[in-house]
Amino acid sequence: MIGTGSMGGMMSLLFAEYGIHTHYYDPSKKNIEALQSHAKESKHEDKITYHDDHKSLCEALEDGDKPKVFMFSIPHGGPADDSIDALEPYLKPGDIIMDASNEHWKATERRQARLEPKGIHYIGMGVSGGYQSARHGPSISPGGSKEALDKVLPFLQKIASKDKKGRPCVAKLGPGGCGHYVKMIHNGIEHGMMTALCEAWAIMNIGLGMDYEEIGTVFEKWNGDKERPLRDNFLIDIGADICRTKDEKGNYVLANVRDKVVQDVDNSEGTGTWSVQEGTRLHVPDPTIAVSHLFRVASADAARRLTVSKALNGKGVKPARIEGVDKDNFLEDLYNAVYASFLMCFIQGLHVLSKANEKNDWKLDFADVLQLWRNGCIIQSDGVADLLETVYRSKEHDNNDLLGHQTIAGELAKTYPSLKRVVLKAIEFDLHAGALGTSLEYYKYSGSTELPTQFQEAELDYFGAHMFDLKTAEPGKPVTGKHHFEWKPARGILETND
Ligand SMILES: NC(=O)C1=CN([C@@H]2O[C@H](COP(=O)(O)OP(=O)(O)OC[C@H]3O[C@@H](n4cnc5c(N)ncnc54)[C@H](OP(=O)(O)O)[C@@H]3O)[C@@H](O)[C@H]2O)C=CC1
Ligand SMILES: O=C(CO)[C@H](O)[C@H](O)COP(=O)(O)O
Repeated sequence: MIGTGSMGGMMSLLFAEYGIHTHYYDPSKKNIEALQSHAKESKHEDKITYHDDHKSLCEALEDGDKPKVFMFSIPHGGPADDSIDALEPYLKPGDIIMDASNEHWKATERRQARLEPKGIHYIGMGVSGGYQSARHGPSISPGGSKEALDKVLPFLQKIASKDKKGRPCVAKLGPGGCGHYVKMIHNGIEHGMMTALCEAWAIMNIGLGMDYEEIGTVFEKWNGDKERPLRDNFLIDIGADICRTKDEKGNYVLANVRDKVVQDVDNSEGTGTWSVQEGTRLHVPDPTIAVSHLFRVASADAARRLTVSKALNGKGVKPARIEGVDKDNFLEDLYNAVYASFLMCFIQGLHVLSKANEKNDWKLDFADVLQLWRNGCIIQSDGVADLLETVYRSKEHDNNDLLGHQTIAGELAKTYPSLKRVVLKAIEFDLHAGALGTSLEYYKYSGSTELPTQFQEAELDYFGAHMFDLKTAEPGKPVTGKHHFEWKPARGILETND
């Protein structure tokens, strides 16, 4: 194991529990001590061995013709290149590196191109679920050469989380960087879901005046109701815990948490940023994910927000108590709004993945992708996954247009009135509803046959001769239109003076 922080440390303990001896390297004294102490507590000291350099680590792994197997769990970017540089003198054909960090898929493919000609396998392998799952069994998204994936699959199936039917949350996804791509999409969906959920939390807390305990009870009910679509949802489940947890002085821990999400801005995580970039690069609308990401980015600089607030003499917009609703009915609407928004986060992320899949010819099996997200990961949401699995298994589905599938269209049509009522009230009472509101717009425009972009297209043609299609023709493909209207001929300076 290279890197034994929150994730690598816990996975090393997990491996030890399965009887696998882990040799590790990490530069952090604090993390080395933490792992040794955990190993001692859990009586796995004999299965977890520290090495202070890569040479000693590799020598310990050398066993005749058998391949050496490495796992990285380090920050994205330079550390993996540095680690490969340090390991390379001791690597031989057949050795395997599984990069279990969150990493940009292109960096993974660059490393594969560097190592594979030398016979060294490099698997880009996102793991999810945070350190609790790392200790208990994470969800795993491996991508790389077939030969490499075949070799590691039995090991990964052993250590992965298992779904309710006992099936491992891992699959051989495909070649190249597709494993890290799938994990990146998981995290993009995660951004969207977490923002929609924190909006719902504030709508209950500020908008409905509910205390933390009461909100915890609502989340518990949402997660626990096995007949409804938000059943077995990891973020809602931990949300109930978060609402109720008190510190040693009896104060709610949540009450003291400042409203700053910084890990995108300090670059310790890249997956959210990359998800938004990928949606834009591939021209796939993923607006709930993008807006959620930008909301987090805006939240990070609390000092700047304070400056703006001061400039308004503290009289800026402030979320207020919602009036004129029946609480139980509104909570039912909120349930539906969160469900609709979660479903749209999945759809948006899966659409980006589908486009990347086509462009890179990865031949992903989308039912496999859903299987990885069945347990041990942050976006686990069994009701949503059940619905999407039905869609993917149906003959008539289009991976690029899940919204056009009858089943999904039906679900979103059912929940739209609730989503609209929640967003309307949120706007009326100055509550935050960026993710919920964007999901509403996404639904509205994705199925509309009369968008105001008609006017935009005319303006583009007016000033740029960008051409347009005629309404009388079939909608056609998204390619340059065939018509230009000479709205206003270009004239020279002398002509204009005349
Ligand atoms: N935390 C989470 O919930 C999840 C994290 N991930 C991903 O897993 C990876 C690890 O995350 P996490 O465990 O949280 O991070 P941590 O910061 O807790 O641990 C990373 C460890 O890697 C060490 N490290 C840094 N550079 C090198 C290097 N060149 N060689 C060896 N070790 C190095 C760090 O040392 P030092 O502190 O001295 O820099 C640290 O001990 C990241 O890519 C993260 O995105 C994936 C899923 C969930
Ligand atoms: O990868 C993860 C979970 O799967 C990590 O917990 C990651 O830090 C989550 O971050 P983000 O919300 O920025 O994607």
